[in-house]
Amino acid sequence: MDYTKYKQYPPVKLDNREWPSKKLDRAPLWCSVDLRDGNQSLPIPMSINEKVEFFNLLVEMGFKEIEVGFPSASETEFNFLRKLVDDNLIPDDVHIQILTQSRDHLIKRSFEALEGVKNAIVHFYNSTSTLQRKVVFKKSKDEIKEIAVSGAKLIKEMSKNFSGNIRYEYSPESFTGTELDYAKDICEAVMDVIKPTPTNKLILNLPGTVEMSTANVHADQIEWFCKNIKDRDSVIISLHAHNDRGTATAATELGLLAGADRVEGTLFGNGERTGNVDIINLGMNFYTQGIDPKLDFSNIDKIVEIYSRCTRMTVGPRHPWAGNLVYTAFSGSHQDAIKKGLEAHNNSDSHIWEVPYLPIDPSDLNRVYEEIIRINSQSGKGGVAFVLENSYGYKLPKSMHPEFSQIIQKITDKTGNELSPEYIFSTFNSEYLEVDGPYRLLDYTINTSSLETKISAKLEYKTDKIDISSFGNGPIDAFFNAVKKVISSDIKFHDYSEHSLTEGADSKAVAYIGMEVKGQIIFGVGIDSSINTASIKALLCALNRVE
Ligand SMILES: CC(=O)SCCNC(=O)CCNC(=O)[C@H](O)C(C)(C)COP(=O)(O)OP(=O)(O)OC[C@H]1O[C@@H](n2cnc3c(N)ncnc32)[C@H](O)[C@@H]1OP(=O)(O)O
Ligand SMILES: CC(C)C(=O)C(=O)O
Repeated sequence: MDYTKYKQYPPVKLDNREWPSKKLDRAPLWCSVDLRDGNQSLPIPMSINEKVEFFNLLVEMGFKEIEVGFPSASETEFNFLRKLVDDNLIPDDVHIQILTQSRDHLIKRSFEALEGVKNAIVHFYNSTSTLQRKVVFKKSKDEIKEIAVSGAKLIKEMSKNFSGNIRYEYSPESFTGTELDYAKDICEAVMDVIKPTPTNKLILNLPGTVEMSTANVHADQIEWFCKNIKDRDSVIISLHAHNDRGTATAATELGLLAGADRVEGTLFGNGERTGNVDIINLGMNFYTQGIDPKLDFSNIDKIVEIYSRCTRMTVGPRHPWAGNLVYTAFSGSHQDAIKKGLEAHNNSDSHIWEVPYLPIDPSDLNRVYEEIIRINSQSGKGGVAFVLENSYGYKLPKSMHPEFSQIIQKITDKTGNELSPEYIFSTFNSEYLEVDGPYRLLDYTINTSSLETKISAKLEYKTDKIDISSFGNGPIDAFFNAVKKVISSDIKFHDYSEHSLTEGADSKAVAYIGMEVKGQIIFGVGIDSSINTASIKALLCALNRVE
């Protein structure tokens, strides 16, 4: 790999840069470019119906500025905008943005497409980078500036006959490959034509058409531009990052710290090559800092579904905030910490979300808790217990966690597979609840006095019938003593817990009993509508498991 053929991106000379000590305190103005930059990069561009469905999704999510296409590029693009207008699909508070090159015939066609739009943003661009000036246009700086200026003049002229409200956006395309002072010069030349004011601002979009530097250099460029452009209060500085280096999110966040006001991007970062900046990623980053993102991501699975179907792209399972594995823990120590964190959160009065390994509450995105902990050979006892409790309501005592998780781990080690909650529960059932013999309870009676409890029970052992009885300080203690006396003197009582499994008149109790046999702890579980019977069944279950 010959790295010597690449040159390093130069730093920006910026004295007293301020962005490193700023903090983000509000969401930027958002503009979705899914239907244009996202669409133009798809192997199979969206059909008109798919674009309509996507447009409706963007509106539902709260976008107020939507770049709907490049209507002068093709009939499909043109007709899509016409459909939005003719079918009255554009809410009054949504601005429809279109893109055009700064070329006369394309500008004219764009205005035809915009006929009837109430609130329009006409976005025009030409490439200004040193490289494109040299190899694509073969024009001088002044000639390239003239492309922008003449486009601006035509747009200004044409808007005189436009019936709706109109705003303008200019992009010195390939800004990241353009000298800063030249980008400022060309933008100011456009401003001289458009004549923006603080109440009628021009959007100056500074695209990272190709991401070429580290995010801090990008931030320096934006801060320099914001500080040096004339009439700063008459322009909106917009960012449009691509993700060539995989740092579009960082570049945009630092660009906002550096003074930008607006962000163009796409859902899940669809777009040319490695994509545009991902607005879901950015918006959720705001949300998780306690800042209103001004976009609604709450139905994330629906957003993923519509996006994937319309674009034929996929959302990776590790995709920030949205992937289907991003709120899931397989590994034991993570599961243990999440389980404890959720318990602490549920028992706390604080509104603040603080759970280890879960930077947000997945239910905010309508993700269900059952998905958080999944079981494979990397999982630990806390995770297995979490699944049983969350999916089936069984609160295994902590002392029982190692026993059952070892049973599960043997299976995961052997199969190498993930185990579903259903499989874990059926293993729990067969290991404890369906244990039937060799000891079986046939009948029992309890007599309680103020001093002690007497229990008499009839058991079946294989084909034999056994009568046992004894005293204790309660029914469980009495039954245990009876078992010890008649069946096995080797056992010691270790652990007991119970809880109700269901609520209401037909509620059931579940009891867990651990007993020590020759230094080993063995658990049994019993269920019954009577807590005494559930406990006796649990003890017999443990005894049967010893056998
Ligand atoms: C970074 C971005 O994402 S920018 C958006 C890019 N999106 C798209 O291009 C999608 C839609 N584009 C298209 O359908 C077509 O490219 C069109 C309709 C815009 C133009 O079509 P055509 O003119 O037939 O083809 P093409 O794009 O190859 O034109 C290139 C010519 O336009 C010139 N050109 C390119 N951009 C501009 C501009 N902003 N202003 C003036 N001239 C330009 C080129 O120098 C070249 O000139 P040449 O023919 O003298 O060599
Ligand atoms: C037209 C511009 C904004 C663009 O898409 C880019 O530079 O990436």
